[in-house]
Amino acid sequence: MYDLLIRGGNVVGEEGVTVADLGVEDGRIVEVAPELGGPAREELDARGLHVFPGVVDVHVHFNEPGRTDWEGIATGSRALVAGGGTVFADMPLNSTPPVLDRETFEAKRQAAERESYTDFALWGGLTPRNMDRLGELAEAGVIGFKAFMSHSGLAEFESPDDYTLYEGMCQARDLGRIVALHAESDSLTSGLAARIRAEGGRGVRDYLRSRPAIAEVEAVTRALLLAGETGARLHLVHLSTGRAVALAMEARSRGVDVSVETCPHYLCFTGEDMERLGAVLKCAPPLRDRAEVDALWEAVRAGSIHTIGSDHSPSAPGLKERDDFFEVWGGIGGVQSTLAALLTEGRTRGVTLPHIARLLARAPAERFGLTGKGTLEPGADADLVLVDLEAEWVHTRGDLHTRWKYSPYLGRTFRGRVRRTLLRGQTVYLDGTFPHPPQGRFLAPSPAAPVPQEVTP
Ligand SMILES: NC(=O)N[C@H]1NC(=O)NC1=O
Ligand SMILES: [Zn+2]
Repeated sequence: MYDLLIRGGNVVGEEGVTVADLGVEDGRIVEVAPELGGPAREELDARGLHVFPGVVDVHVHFNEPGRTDWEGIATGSRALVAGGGTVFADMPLNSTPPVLDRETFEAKRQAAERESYTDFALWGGLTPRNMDRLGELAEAGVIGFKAFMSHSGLAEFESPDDYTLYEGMCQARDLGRIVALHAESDSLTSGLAARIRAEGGRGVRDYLRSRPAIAEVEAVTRALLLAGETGARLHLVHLSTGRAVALAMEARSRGVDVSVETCPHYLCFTGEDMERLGAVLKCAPPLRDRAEVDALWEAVRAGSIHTIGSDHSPSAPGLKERDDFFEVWGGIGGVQSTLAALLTEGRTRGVTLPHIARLLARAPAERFGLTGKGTLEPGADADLVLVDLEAEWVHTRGDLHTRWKYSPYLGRTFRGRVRRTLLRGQTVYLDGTFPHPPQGRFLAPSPAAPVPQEVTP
């Protein structure tokens, strides 16, 4: 007998969308087929709704422990389930202390086991100060190591120089873990910022000029060379330019094990929007122009972008209120809107529903070895989201479940609304409510995480 039967939804599978029932037992999907026979302890009518795999957001900064006045795991993961997410992977920085060794890893893991509404994985840091701790972090179960090639914005999370990054990649390779890089050249961005500031530049345009596309392209080139040389597996986070994506694809064709992430804000906003909306849209790398946004969408359609993560990285509102735009905290509040943004913009840009599910769920789960996540195939955890695809709605402050109620998407009309999110078969979000207390589990990566397959658009 099934514990749960989800009846008649439009199931978004790998190849296409089919009307089917899903049978769930012990928190797992056991069968997907039209008109499954009962009995079931509980039935859910999903007719007219679309069933997606729960969003696997492997790029969030929930900032706990230490900076829960910026976000926190309870609020961040509530916002995630409200947006259709069932798994997050938290970045090692913005929490204090950052995750740089076993002890700091365990502190974050324990906090998340208490408070998370979703299952979760954790990133460790790769910085000059913890090069002798990467082994213990791998043993503890990080999905990979995050490093910055530019200043991270936080003194306690330093960037490695090329030599340190090279050594770190060698270690990560031997430990079987991926290196995730924020790829912007520190030399170019800090040099340009210093000159522009010396000339009195303090505005949004000045900030944009201090982080040009070449800063990303140069760093990506270097990162790909180092990954190729060391044989490390590389994940380029939040790429913002078509040129950088093309370089990654070229390296991939030569056998470099690289995957590419972009974020919804690089697909939905431009530098002009940053000028118009200000601090709420400040991020690094910065937003680009319309042609670059088009190039990123083209890369998405072509399958050159493998995963989409939110890079949710809010701060307390005070840090967003500075006259000098260089001093404003850089980070977008977006953990709740990834699926809605992709369903809205992606569909108008010709991205299919299975492709959206791949970018947001399957590919990140596969790439990071999160077995049983990101798919609706039998055997997988029953992590899924029921979406009313035709519902048009304006995103307002009242929708937000994050610690602070700001997001660059407020006022935007979305098409496609999350009605219900299930984690391991249990409804964790239902039309604005959270029926169960936090029950998130820690996910260790499986050792044999495959390279994501090419996406055929
Ligand atoms: N420290 C931190 O979260 N930085 C993030 N914010 C942002 O805009 N880009 C980042 O890498
Ligand atoms: Zn980030």
